[in-house]
Amino acid sequence: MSDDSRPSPAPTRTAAVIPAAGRGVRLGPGAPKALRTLSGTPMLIHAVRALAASRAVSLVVVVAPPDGAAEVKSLLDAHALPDRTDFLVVPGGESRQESVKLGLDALPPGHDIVLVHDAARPLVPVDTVDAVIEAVRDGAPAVVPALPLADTVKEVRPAETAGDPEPVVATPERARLRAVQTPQGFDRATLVRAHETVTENVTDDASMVEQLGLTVVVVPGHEEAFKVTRPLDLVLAEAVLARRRLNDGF
Ligand SMILES: Nc1ccn([C@@H]2O[C@H](COP(=O)(O)OP(=O)(O)OP(=O)(O)O)[C@@H](O)[C@H]2O)c(=O)n1
Ligand SMILES: C[C@](O)(CO)[C@H](O)COP(=O)(O)O
Repeated sequence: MSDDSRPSPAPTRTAAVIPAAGRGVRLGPGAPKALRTLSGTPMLIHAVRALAASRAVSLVVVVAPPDGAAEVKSLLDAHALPDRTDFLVVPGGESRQESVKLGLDALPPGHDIVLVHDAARPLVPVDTVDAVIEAVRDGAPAVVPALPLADTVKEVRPAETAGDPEPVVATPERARLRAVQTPQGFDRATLVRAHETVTENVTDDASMVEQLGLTVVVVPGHEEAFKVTRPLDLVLAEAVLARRRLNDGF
């Protein structure tokens, strides 16, 4: 068979899993965090729009609070979202890790790249999403967007009695540390294997791939991809949205 007659490879399709099943305990009392509003729109809808803004993303799987799947479906129906993107909603689990696994299990065949993106990072710019996808397309099994740290970080020995001072045991070299964001991007088979293999609780998906012995690569993150975790983060998110409205001229 000559080179010209070889069938061209199937285009790589990208799906995004958005874990949105957390309570948001650190944000304080109220509705589940992903359903709280920023400038009148639920945080989850901002996050879904941010991922669907990438033309590469053809499917978004939202992992809803366990008893909130119907509410999330109604929210997706009620808000304008790109026609080119399909949406699925599945109920989540007890931990972020379990919720991501439930989202992965719901992915239909045909998507070779999977992004995992916190609903709690509603303002990630599309350029960051695209940079992650591009690095996976270029062959990395796992990609994380990350930023250098502004603070010096200390490793401590946790106090034996709550309230006691914690002794510092080390000061890691800051220049080698990065604060990791989402979306994290994966070759799908790698992410599935990581979730099947790693059983202890971890705080991000890329660390599961590290445990498989594979290399995770970093692309530049973005300040606006910060995670809404504590009440002050809501103030920052509103300020970012206000600045965007000003820049867009309305
Ligand atoms: N059982 C869980 C816990 C968390 N998440 C999601 O994982 C993301 C990152 O988690 P985090 O910011 O820690 O959210 P919460 O767990 O809601 O926050 P907290 O720890 O303050 O309760 C969020 O989009 C959250 O909805 C999830 O899908 N399922
Ligand atoms: C995945 C993550 O957003 C990367 O920074 C983070 O680890 C989530 O941690 P959380 O404890 O669930 O907020």
